Amino acid sequence: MPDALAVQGLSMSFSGLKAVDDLSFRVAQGSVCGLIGPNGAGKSTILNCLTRITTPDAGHVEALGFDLLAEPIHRLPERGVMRTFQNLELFTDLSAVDNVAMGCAARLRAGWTAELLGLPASRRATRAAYATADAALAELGLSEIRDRRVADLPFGTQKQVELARALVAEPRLLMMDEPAAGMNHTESTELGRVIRRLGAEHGITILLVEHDMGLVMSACDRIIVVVQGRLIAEGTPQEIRANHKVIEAYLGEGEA
Ligand SMILES: Nc1ncnc2c1ncn2[C@@H]1O[C@H](COP(=O)(O)OP(=O)(O)OP(=O)(O)O)[C@@H](O)[C@H]1O
Repeated sequence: MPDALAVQGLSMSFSGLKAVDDLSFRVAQGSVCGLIGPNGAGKSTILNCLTRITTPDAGHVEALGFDLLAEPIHRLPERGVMRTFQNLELFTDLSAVDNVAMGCAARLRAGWTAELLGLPASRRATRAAYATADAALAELGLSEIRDRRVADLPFGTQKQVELARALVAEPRLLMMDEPAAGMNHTESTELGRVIRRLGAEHGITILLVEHDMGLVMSACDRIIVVVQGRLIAEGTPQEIRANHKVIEAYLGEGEA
């Protein structure tokens, strides 16, 4: 499999503190790669660089065959690169299905004149967006909460709605920032199954930042471990579980 993501020499400092320090790694197409490390290791900064929220001090990133760091942030979704957030970015006063349908907006737009005038093309685009949103909600087992206001849903369910919204944009490379935070054990186990399916059945490449080790170990093909912005280990879940450097890094945190 070719690589969907190739990161070379990525570095980012904040007032002299090296949050990401000469980091290089690759993620094979259609695979699920975990990115783990203790608190403050640099995981969110890495995701921010890879989704163009932050511009790194140095490094080269090739994603899906293009130069990611040369691409403006607003073009990433149409290039197939999407992200879900640690703290949600949903419209909480709207229903679940409204939020998910919005994720299709860019893909199904009828053109602004048709939308402004409420022409049939615009109504068709809206219907198609809602049909796609319903299919995504069904895929994630969320049909029952379709019409519920997002603010009234438990946080774990809101995170699933956010995932559904990302999926309708048909990403080819999806970066997920702590998707299981706020989920109970049953929900995170189900999320693990969904993530595996996205890779295996839909061919989506996933970079997963997550503290829930059960989810990481069950969902990932490979895992990379960062400590103080540097890569300290890389391998399969079995290899990572047995890696002494990783055990030491986590024992220091009381997380292992
Ligand atoms: N905007 C910023 N300004 C200054 N320092 C920052 C900024 N963002 C991150 N840092 C620092 O960079 C380092 C890496 O932070 P980052 O949030 O990327 O770690 P993380 O691995 O995502 O942590 P967590 O698991 O707690 O979310 C930390 O020391 C943090 O304090």
